[in-house]
Formats: sequence, C-alpha cells, structure tokens
Amino acid sequence: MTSLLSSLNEMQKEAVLDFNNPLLVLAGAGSGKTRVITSKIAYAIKEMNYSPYRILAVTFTNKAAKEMRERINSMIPDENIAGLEMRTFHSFGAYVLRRYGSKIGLNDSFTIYDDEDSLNLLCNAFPDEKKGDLREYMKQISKAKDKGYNSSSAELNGLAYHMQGFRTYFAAYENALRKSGCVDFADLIIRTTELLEQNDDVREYFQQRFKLILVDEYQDTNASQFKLLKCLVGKDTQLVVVGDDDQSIYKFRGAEIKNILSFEYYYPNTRIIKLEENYRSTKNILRVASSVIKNNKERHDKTIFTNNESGELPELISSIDADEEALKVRMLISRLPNYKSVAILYRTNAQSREFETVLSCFRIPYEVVGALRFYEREEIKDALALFSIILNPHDRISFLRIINKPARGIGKAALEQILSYSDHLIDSLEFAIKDNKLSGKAKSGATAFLDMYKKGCELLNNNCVLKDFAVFMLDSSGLKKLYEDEKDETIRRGRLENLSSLVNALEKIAPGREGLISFLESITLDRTTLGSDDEENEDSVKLMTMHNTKGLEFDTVFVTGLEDGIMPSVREGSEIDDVEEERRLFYVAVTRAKKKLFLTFASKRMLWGSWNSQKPSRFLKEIPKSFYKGEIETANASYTNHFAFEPRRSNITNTPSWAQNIVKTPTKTKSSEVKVVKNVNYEVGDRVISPNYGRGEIISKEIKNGKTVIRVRFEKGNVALFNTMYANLTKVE
Ligand SMILES: Nc1ncnc2c1ncn2[C@@H]1O[C@H](COP(=O)(O)OP(=O)(O)OP(=O)(O)O)[C@@H](O)[C@H]1O
Ligand SMILES: [Mg+2]
Repeated sequence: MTSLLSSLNEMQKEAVLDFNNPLLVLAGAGSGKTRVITSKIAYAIKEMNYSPYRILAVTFTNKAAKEMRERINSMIPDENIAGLEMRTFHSFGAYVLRRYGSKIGLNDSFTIYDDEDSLNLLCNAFPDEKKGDLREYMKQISKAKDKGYNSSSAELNGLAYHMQGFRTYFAAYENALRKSGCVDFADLIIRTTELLEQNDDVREYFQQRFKLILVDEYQDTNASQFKLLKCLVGKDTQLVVVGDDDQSIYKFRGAEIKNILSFEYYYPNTRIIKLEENYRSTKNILRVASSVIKNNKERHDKTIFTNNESGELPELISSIDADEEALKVRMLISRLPNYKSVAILYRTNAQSREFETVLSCFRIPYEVVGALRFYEREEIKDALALFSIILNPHDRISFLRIINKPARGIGKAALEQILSYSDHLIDSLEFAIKDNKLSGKAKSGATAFLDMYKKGCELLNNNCVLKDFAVFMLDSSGLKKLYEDEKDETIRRGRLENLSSLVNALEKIAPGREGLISFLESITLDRTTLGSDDEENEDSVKLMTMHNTKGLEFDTVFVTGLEDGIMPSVREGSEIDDVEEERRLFYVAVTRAKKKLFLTFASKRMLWGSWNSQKPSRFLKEIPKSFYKGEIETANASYTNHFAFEPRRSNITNTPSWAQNIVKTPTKTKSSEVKVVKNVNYEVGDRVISPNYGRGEIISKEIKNGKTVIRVRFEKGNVALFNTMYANLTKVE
C-alpha cells in the first residue's frame, strides 16, 4: 500500500484517499494531476477492493488512455485491469451506443461520420448550393451541437446564428444523418445522453455500475460532455475531475471554463484540492511560463513552484526564415544525447514541412504526431466507404462515394433512379435492377456491385479473417485496379502502399463483423496515423501541433514560429478572449519542457505563397529579457554561433551542400555575406538532380525581398523548397 502512496505529496494523497466527496483537483501544469488519477485507480483496485469494471476514466485522447492503462498496469502488476473503462468521451459514447443504440433507433453497426462526411451529407441535401457556403453552415451546426443544441432548441435564437435559414439547414442535416443510420462526432455525446435520459434501465445500469468516475483535462470538456457526465453519476458514484483553467485550449470546440466553475454548483459537497508543486520543469522554464500566463485577465490566480533545479536558461533563436529556423533547430537537436525526448511544437500542421525536410535530409529520425491523418486520404476513405456499406446499407455518403468509383456506368440519372426507392441503398439497387430501370451498362455495373456486396456480407457473417475480406473487396470492387492504373508513378505507389498498410493493419483485428466495426470505430476516433502506436520509433524527434501536446512531457522542447499572426494566430485588434486562448496554448506548449526550452522566431515567412515580414510574438515580449538567452533579431538576422556546432552523430553523411555551406559559415557572419554557392538560373519546368532527393522538376519560382525560392517536386514524391543561393541542384535534360 505504502508504495502506491509513497510517490505522492500530501495533497495528492488527500485526493487519492478521499472516497467520500466529489473532488475537483485544480492545479497548474506538471503538478501531478494525471498522477493523481492513475494512483487513485490503482489504489481503489488494490486497497479498496474496487472491481476495475466499476471504474470509468475519461481522458482527452486515445493515446493518453493507452498510456494511463499501461501506467496503472505497472503500478499493480498482479491485478487484471481488463474491465477498467479508460476512454475518451467520444469512444465511451460509441461504446454505449453500440450496445444500447437500438433503443433510440440506431443499428449496432452504425458508422461514424467525420467532418468531411458531414459536410458531404449537407451538400447532398442542398445540391444547388456552393460547398464553401455550406461549409460555414456546417461549422456552426457542429458548434451548436457541441453546446448540446438541436435544430429546434430555443437557444439558437439567442446565439449568433444569424445565417439565413440556419434552422432549416440544421434540421435537414439532422434528418439526413438519421436516415443514413450514421452518427457524427457530436452525436456520440448527444445521442448517448439522449439514450440515457430516455431509458431509465440503461441509465440506472451505468449509474450503479460505476462507483468511481475520473476525468482528466476537465477544463476542456464542453457543455454536452458535462451533461453526459451528469447522467452517469449515480448516488453512490464518486466523481473526480482534474484540470487547469490555464490550459483550456479548446474553446473553439465548445469547451467551457464555466464547467469548472459550475462543478461546485452541481455537486455542492465538492472538495477542491489544489496542487502547487510542479515536478516536471526546471525553475527557469517555469518562470518563463508564469511570466506569460499571468497576463491573462480571466484566470484563477494560482501559485506554482518547483523544487527542481534552476536548470539552463531557455534560449531564444532568431532566424531569417522558416528554412533557417528548421536548420537551426536541427543543429541544436544534433547536439543532444538522443532524440527520444525531444519535441518540435508549432501552431499549425503546415509549419511541419520545413522541419521534415531538414530532419530527413540529415537522417534524423522523426515522427509527425497526429498530422496527415491516414484515414483522410482518398484511397483509404474509398476503401473504408466500401467496408462501411457492407456494415450499414443505409450509409448514403459511403454509398455515393463508391457506387460509381471506379466507373460502373452509374451516372446521375441511374443514381436518381436507385435513390428513389428506399433509404436501404442495397435494397434500392436491387429494385432498380429488377424493375429494369437501369441502362445496359448501368445495370451490369449495379449487378456486379450487388454481387460484391452479397459476397462481402457472407464473408463477414462467416467470421472471415479481415485481411482476406479487405483483399476481396478491394479486388472485386475494382478499387485496387483503379489505383494501379494511376498514371503518375509517385501517386500510384503512394496509394497502393497506403492500401496495403490498411490491409496489413487488419491483420491484427478480430475477424468478422464485430472486428470490422471496432476497427472502423478506432480508425475514426483515434485520429492518429494508422499503426503509429506499434511502429512508434522510440529514438525519434516528435513533431506536433501545440494542441496535440496536452498532458505530454519532453526533456527538450522547441516552441517554434513565435510570431504575431502565427502564435498568437490572431491579428492586431482581435478579441481579447482569442488572445487569451492563444496565451493558454503558449503556456501549454512551454510547460511540456522538463529540462531545456527553445523559443524560435523567424523574420520572414512564406504565407499563402508570398513572403511576409513577421513581427515577434507579443508573448515573447511578455517575458523579461533576463529570463532567456539570445535576442529577438528581426530583419536580416545574423547566423549565430549555433551553426558552429558540429553534428553529434557521425553517421550524418548526407549533409546537402546548401546546408554545409551554412554550417561552415563562421560565427557572426551576416546573411548577406554568405557566399553564393552556385548561380544557376533555375526556371519552372527545369529538370534537376539533387544529391539527396534524386531527380525532380521545378514547379514554382518566386522572388521576394531579393531572394529567389524554387519549389521542386521530386520523383520520390516529396516537394522541397530551395533558396537558389544555396541550392545544390544540377540541371539535367
Ligand atoms: N509527487 C510527485 N513526486 C515526484 N514526481 C511527481 C509527483 N507527482 C507527479 N510527478 C511527476 O511530474 C510530472 C508531471 O505529472 P503529471 O503529468 O501527472 O502532471 P499534470 O498535472 O497532469 O500535468 P499537465 O497539466 O501537463 O497534464 C510527471 O513526470 C510525474 O511523474
Ligand atoms: Mg495531465
């Protein structure tokens, strides 16, 4: 017993040992909130004899859920914790709806629509309207749903939904979604709540089952999630939530700080526990974080201190542009003992490109976390649509996506015929064929599709191994052939490789219908690259957006792109609220660092295809100068002595000469004095060879502020930017 408590401070122990009151643990970053959750679960199971089955823990990401489960396993290795529910709100919703959804008219094999599917559904309901306009409506609909409203909610009037006919669009979308037998992300919460509210037996079952419900990152729950939570808390359920109002960064998705404040109102005997000691970061890192966050007006003033050492001073790195920023970051990374606990953080995914180019050039292993989502790729969405329709013949968006892909002669007129029968799209297809409503070509295409559907269902019902099922579907639908016939070799190879990893991923999944349902669910809810969990390279630099870093920690952190307009991603004169939210995001990013923090800034940045002069982030100016090393250097920043560092790893053989040139530049050399390596006249359309990337073609050329930048698409598929001054590219015929 003592061992479970011995690694906790007094206040953490209080939170772990109190099994009587609702608890609200309100504390700053790195103060051990998540540790309280894992320790309390372990303690409840080991010392209080709670069955794991009676505990529900809600985390913010599936990755966090997995890590916490592992952590608990290692704390109480002798206990079997398989029954413990450790999920995100969304995955918990899916879990409930799969089991009891029939009570509100949902089939157990419903599919989950992502944002793109939802937009397509709306476009489908309003075929004459522009997608761009409908996207705005869709955004507002999602927002309203996150607040827990539906198309008839009175609250819509009082909100800023001034868009013409908003309710009509909202209602049409709801209707289409119900007909499709699918749910969107917001529904996973709303419909679960609806189910629990309407069905006393199900609600009572959960209320009696869960004796302990714990919620991590509580500051980012939205109104509808809070409502769901309230439905789950029975009279003997203890509710424990932990959060930090300074880290609330999802207001745009409806998260409400209000939930923290109203917690006590709903649970009057709440005990509030504050943790004040930070165990993660050095003193120097913490004071940078505090100096910025204290400028937020809307916050609970918190004391946070650390007994950790002062550590090194954070460093500010100024660069001329994003390419140089990436090179400098890479140089600094090369000096570290390993890549395992290093993160490069940026505000938007688009900023990863320069880092990826440089890291791959220098053979530094890296992993982009949570970006380019595998399941959002065209070929993968096609394959998933094919699988979905087998599970759910009402799924209109999936049906429309693949009924004529590859071309089966089912044009607009044929489709109209098919859709006119029923919402069960496979029945409709069958009727249209039987009634002779389709032309010769459309008829044979439809018949082939129907045969494939029937065989696919049969395979699933016979508990077929999913890999075989997928191979059958991809072959007999003609989807694989479609991509094999792709003319562009790079695109072809990429698509086929992706389809192949999809098939491989299915190898690990349980066979048959059940397996496929859970696979489709995990791929939609996980929102991470497929297979990344297993293939995660331990010794690799992690690249991710600041939003994706919640709850994580790294020895070394680079917080990059600290320029107004990027971070904060708001312009002069923006709402104070928006700036405050960005400031919290900055606070989250900085407090991920345990030992060393770098803050980077570039004077110029290519935005939307043109060069912009960048101003240092207002957050940088909020940090007293004595708190960090380095200076904000704006225009024509000099190459500082970071470039004098020798790479740590001797296996870096492939340093491109454009980079070597910079690396060898003596300290304090002004950029304008850097020698021109080559002065070749590159033009769009020129074919070139790079020693690192191979053959490619110049696809764009821009001159801004006296600097010529070309973009080259290489045969291997990557696109890289080169400053012509340093580009080591040989023109070829
Ligand atoms: N009492 C303690 N003694 C020593 N280390 C601790 C203690 N409590 C937590 N830690 C360590 O401090 C670090 C931060 O803890 P944890 O991740 O639980 O903080 P948190 O409050 O959840 O942070 P965040 O707000 O970023 O989610 C972890 O490495 C954790 O293992
Ligand atoms: Mg945490």
